[in-house]
Amino acid sequence: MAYKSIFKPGLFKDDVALVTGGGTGIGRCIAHELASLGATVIIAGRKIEKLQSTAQEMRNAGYKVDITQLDIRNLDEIKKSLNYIISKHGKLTCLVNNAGGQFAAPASEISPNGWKTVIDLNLNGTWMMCWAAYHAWMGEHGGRIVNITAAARNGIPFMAHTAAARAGIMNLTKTLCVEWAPHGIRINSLAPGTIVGSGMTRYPISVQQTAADNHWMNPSGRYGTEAEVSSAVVYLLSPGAAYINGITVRMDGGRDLSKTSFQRESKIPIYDGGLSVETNELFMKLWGDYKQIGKSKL
Ligand SMILES: CCCCCCCCC/C=C/C(=O)SCCNC(=O)CCNC(=O)[C@H](O)C(C)(C)COP(=O)(O)OP(=O)(O)OC[C@H]1O[C@@H](n2cnc3c(N)ncnc32)[C@H](O)[C@@H]1OP(=O)(O)O
Ligand SMILES: NC(=O)C1=CN([C@@H]2O[C@H](COP(=O)(O)OP(=O)(O)OC[C@H]3O[C@@H](n4cnc5c(N)ncnc54)[C@H](OP(=O)(O)O)[C@@H]3O)[C@@H](O)[C@H]2O)C=CC1
Repeated sequence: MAYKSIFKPGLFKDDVALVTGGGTGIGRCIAHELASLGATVIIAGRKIEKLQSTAQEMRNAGYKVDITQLDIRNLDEIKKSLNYIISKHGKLTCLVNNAGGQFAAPASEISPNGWKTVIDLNLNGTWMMCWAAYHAWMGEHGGRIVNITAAARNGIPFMAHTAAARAGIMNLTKTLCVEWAPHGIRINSLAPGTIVGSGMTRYPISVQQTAADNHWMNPSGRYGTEAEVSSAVVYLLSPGAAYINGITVRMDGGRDLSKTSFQRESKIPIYDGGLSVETNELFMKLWGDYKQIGKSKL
């Protein structure tokens, strides 16, 4: 099934894009959208089965797709993947650093190794991907990078490690913008709030329940969709965003601004790109409610 992008067909026909964590969730959605707009998309992650299944789904839609297995915490694996992409596809014009994650725990209960694990994954992993992409292709030929972080401006209670790591990426984005603009590299970040999709289902049910129960604390009265994240990423990678450099786009429905916690209904229409979402009953209920409230025609 063709992705229902809001962007012009063929917009990325000359691009080769690498999406880390592209086998699932937000990354999968971005991969579908970029490929639907003509890009050759390479999806990367640790688990080959997830990559193969998403790649198959994309091939069925007639898209140009390839896979590469890597752990973004391992520089040798990153270099190997980038060498493969450039030798097979000739270039790397877009990089989406989407792979990441964390566990929920009070700060006092995060062990030193738990802290290091999350910093290694999110901050160091993103840094190594940028660094390696610069050396493999972009330093000489230019390119566009989007880092997916998380809405962490006011910290994230029970996720101190990831909030610190994501804040680090936001700052890194600024430095790399200044240092790498002369090389033709444009780099931005996008900080989602809670998004309904595969990522949320990875948490223990108590965490999911807390998140699901609190959706009304968002001024928009709902959580976001993977497609809503994807369309912003695609815009940032597009030629139309040529003068946007070094920023972090907050995409949380306004949650960051909310000082109140009163119940409200969502009146903001929903956009889902027509792509199925890997989620569970808990969040499907929200998704169903949103569609009804937003009167989505999709
Ligand atoms: C409530 C309000 C929010 C509600 C609000 C919710 C908003 C959420 C918004 C964000 C959503 C997303 O990002 S969704 C997408 C993300 N997907 C994920 O996060 C996937 C799930 N996470 C993971 O796979 C893991 O947590 C992650 C750390 C990233 C990677 O794991 P690894 O296998 O590499 O690491 P492990 O070897 O298992 O563990 C390394 C150390 O971390 C510790 N550790 C691991 N899990 C732990 C846990 N649950 N509690 C304590 N400590 C833990 C271990 O004990 C180890 O330390 P020692 O014992 O000391 O050695
Ligand atoms: N969903 C949400 O509400 C929010 C999500 N985010 C962030 O958005 C990004 C995508 O999350 P989402 O799609 O929701 O969740 P998913 O869990 O579906 O996606 C995470 C992806 O990252 C990959 N990944 C994890 N660790 C590594 C690693 N070490 N090396 C390579 N790939 C890795 C996973 O694949 P594999 O396991 O095969 O390696 C997986 O495909 C993450 O950075 C997440 O933290 C931010 C805010 C909110």
